[in-house]
Amino acid sequence: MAISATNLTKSFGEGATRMTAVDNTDFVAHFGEMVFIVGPSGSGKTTFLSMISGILRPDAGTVTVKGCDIWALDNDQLADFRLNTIGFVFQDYHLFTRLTSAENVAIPLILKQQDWDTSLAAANQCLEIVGLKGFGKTLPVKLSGGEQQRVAIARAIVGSPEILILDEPTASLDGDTGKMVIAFVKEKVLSASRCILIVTHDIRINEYADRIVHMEDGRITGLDKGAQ
Ligand SMILES: Nc1ncnc2c1ncn2[C@@H]1O[C@H](COP(=O)(O)OP(=O)(O)OP(=O)(O)O)[C@@H](O)[C@H]1O
Repeated sequence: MAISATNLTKSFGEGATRMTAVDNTDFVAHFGEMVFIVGPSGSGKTTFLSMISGILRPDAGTVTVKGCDIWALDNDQLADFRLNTIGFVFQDYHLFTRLTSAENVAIPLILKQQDWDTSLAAANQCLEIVGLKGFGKTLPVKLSGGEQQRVAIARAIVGSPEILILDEPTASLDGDTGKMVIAFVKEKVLSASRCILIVTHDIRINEYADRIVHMEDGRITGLDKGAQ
């Protein structure tokens, strides 16, 4: 099992303004599957993923990733977990405009103290995996939206994370490009040793999900497609 969350709960605010963003929720994901998390704005999806990825400490409940209770780790161990196990792709790519595509992709390896040349070579290999061979020296602004998203995906996978999280990956892309990017992720990035979680409002890409999980008012309310 890749991820198991039990009784996960998180509230924000105090007194009368206190609200529960994630409410006593359980979740399981396996290696080899691509799971979509859908639900209305404010239903708790980002809060939920932040707790699963070791970014936001839950008020209650446990998150186990590859058998490790991540919220029992100390801060250094948790930082290592995030760097080595989780790859994150943001809606707006978050690429550095003054760095080349390969330099953007190399950043996680530089953070892991790998030397510059080795990191750039690995970055160029990842660009090849995402279909951008030869674009290493190109600045992101010279690329289309779909290509920039693929650079962001290359950066997320360069450290070989087993858990890949994409937050609204197609929101800034037109319909066809969005589908192409997700089809590509499913074919080339998903593997038996990797689990991919995608938050999306984009029903045009539903066909690529192995499983769709619905969130509403901080709770997982339903499962579509291959429900456990
Ligand atoms: N740091 C915070 N402080 C206070 N309230 C917060 C904080 N983060 C989230 N919330 C609240 O928790 C609820 C869930 O937010 P969350 O961002 O997890 O929802 P979401 O489903 O990801 O929404 P969206 O689809 O719009 O991104 C919302 O009501 C939000 O206002």
